[in-house]
Amino acid sequence: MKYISTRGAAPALNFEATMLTGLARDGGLYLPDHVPPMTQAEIASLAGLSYEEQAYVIMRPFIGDTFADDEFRSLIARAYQGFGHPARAPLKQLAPNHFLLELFHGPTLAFKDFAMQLIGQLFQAALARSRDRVTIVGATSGDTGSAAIEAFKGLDNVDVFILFPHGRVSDVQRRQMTTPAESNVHALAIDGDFDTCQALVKDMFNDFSFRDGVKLAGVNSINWARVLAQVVYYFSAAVSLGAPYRAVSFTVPTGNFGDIFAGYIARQMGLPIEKLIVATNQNDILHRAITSGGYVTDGVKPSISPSMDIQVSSNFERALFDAYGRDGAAVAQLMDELKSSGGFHISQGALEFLREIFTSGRASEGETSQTISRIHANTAEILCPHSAVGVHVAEQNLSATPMVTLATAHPAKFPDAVESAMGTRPALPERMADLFDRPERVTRLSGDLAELQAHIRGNIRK
Ligand SMILES: Cc1ncc(COP(=O)(O)O)c(C=O)c1O
Ligand SMILES: N[C@@H](CCOP(=O)(O)O)C(=O)O
Repeated sequence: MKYISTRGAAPALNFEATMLTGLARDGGLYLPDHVPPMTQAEIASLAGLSYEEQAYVIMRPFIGDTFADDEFRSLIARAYQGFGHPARAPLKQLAPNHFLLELFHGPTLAFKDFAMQLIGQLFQAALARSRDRVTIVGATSGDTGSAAIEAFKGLDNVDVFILFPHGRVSDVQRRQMTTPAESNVHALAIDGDFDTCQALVKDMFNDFSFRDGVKLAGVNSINWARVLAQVVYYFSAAVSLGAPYRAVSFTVPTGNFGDIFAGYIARQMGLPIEKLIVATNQNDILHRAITSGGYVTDGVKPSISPSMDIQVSSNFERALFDAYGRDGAAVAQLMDELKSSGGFHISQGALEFLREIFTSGRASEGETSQTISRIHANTAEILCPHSAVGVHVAEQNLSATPMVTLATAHPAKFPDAVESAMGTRPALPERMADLFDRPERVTRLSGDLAELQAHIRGNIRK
């Protein structure tokens, strides 16, 4: 299996190099050169397997010879052993044909743990073999950062720098990033929004002397391995609802388009997914793009679902690559337009391709709060604001096909929003009960690239 860049001008790589590289050297994102299909019988045989066994079967064809079979099985087992639910990703029923896929039982209480815990294991195994070291940089609107710090803290051959928008993540998210004491992890509060942080990360990758000098690696969903790990729970949910013999739709609270893109890959592998529904908050660039064809940024607006406060949605580039017939030059041109003029128009053919698979919807701040309170009153389930955006949009799209909404974070990560919606403050799990007593360690930076690079150079362990 080879991986190719969405901009068509970077060398094709194997799985290991793709994982350790992050962003392609032409600025694009890596994708497999073909998606290995699963037959109906293979999908049916997933029923009854543990989450870890399903993960092995689904991901194995993508990793080539990077890991031996037994090693890969044991890395998967280690990745998920710290999850607080035996099913890892349990399904709850909200209404007769509407299900909630709870993805927040990992160590940092968000869906990011599914991929980050696994790539933490995969990085360690690959680096132990090569005796190499890397500097991980990541941008976060709150959840990726805490998951990355949790997965990589304390490792000898990895330094981690996480950029988050100062004042725009919840207190729990910030403290998850700023309280770990391990000296290889660094939380950096940047003056700006998430898009500023993500642009800085991409600028560091595109500065080859810096990139090669510090051995940069990325763990945002620009990293293909992140997307791959997230494919698994689409299968686990669909199979438990009757796939491959019954189709399922998914509604996905969306920001950077990584999670829903994993659903797209599952569909390409043969999982019968009828529709993938993009649910956005008031930062609705993807909803506008899918409904009008215009992908136009208009500034990040802070919301009660802050992890989705994103306008430049990284992984949309991967969907565009397929929508434009895998024409890397066409994608590169769109991305240049985005950079120079803040937007682009999707061609009619590409839009039709996308609309075949994706529909979209948006939840206002009021609709998000009302959904938290109504779902709690009707079902006792407490939704985080991101999951509530998903449930609101899913409810506009219910049909005879079972609908699964992804619950992407635990409500206790966003206690203020949840309390103001339903009057009760959700409690953190016992193991995090002292989060607000732990000392914080954070560096505030202006968002200047040179200052940031100097800070990273000065803090990596030699
Ligand atoms: C809780 C939560 N929900 C939804 C999302 C959106 O996911 P994606 O960026 O993969 O679209 C994020 C951030 O990525 C998140 O942290
Ligand atoms: N919502 C994310 C934003 C970064 O997304 P990623 O999936 O590309 O890492 C976050 O919580 O940080």
